[in-house]
Amino acid sequence: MTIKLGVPSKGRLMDKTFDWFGKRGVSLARTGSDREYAGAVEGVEGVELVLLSAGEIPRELASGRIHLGVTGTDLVREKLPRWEQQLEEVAPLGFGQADLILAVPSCWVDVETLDDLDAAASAFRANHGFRLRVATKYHRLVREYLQHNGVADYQLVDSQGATEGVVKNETAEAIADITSTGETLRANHLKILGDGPILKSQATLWRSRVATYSDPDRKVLSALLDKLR
Ligand SMILES: Nc1ncnc2c1ncn2[C@@H]1O[C@H](COP(=O)(O)OP(=O)(O)OP(=O)(O)O)[C@@H](O)[C@H]1O
Ligand SMILES: O=P(O)(O)OC[C@H]1O[C@H](OP(=O)(O)OP(=O)(O)O)[C@H](O)[C@@H]1O
Repeated sequence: MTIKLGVPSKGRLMDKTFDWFGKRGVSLARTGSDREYAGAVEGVEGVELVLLSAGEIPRELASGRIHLGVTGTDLVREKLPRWEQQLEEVAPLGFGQADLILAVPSCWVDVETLDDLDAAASAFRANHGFRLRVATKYHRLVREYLQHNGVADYQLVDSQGATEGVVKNETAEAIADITSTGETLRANHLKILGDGPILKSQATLWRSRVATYSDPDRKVLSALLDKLR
């Protein structure tokens, strides 16, 4: 038996995860060709590297197909409504910091807060005959946040990438997405509503509470976590 460790298969999250483990004496590497999703672990026995999409890691942990996984807090909270029952947070990794925010066109001078958005949404519906559209891939988190803050006159529009572009493309009036430097928002003439972020996220190491652990697995896990902590 082995402990399965799920790590993002590409991009900045993969590179920084490899660095973070490497600094703690556990070397993770992609093997095979550039396009092959195969990996190797050195520095600890009995651990298998599974390369996955960052967005799939929460569900793989929740189903117990992997024992450990690295992904953002945002993706865990979005995909797993009862995440605390299914996952244990082992360690925040200190990278991949980003805020989930709501943004509107910079030219909406009267809209700076959620209250303003609520008023603008009512006016929008009266003027246009349909609800103001908020584009996002974080459906659950945004719906909960807006409900909690009493904003009801809106509709969510799904956007799985390049979300800041939807306002220019006239498929939505507002967006909810992750930002770190704010450059993408500025470049697309959007401004963040001033009530603080919906959620602050960072890359985190998680352990599945529902995966099966044999006695040898428990030994491997404890040796690995000793190195990492
Ligand atoms: N600009 C950013 N700065 C820091 N972290 C970010 C940034 N954009 C996204 N992230 C974080 O990286 C993680 C992965 O993001 P995302 O879901 O966009 O993955 P992806 O690279 O599109 O991968 P995949 O589509 O394979 O799931 C998320 O936890 C997210 O918060
Ligand atoms: O605040 P910034 O530093 O400009 O970063 C924000 C951007 O980073 C992420 O996109 P990513 O590059 O992952 O691409 P995506 O739009 O395809 O998700 C996010 O969705 C924003 O678009």
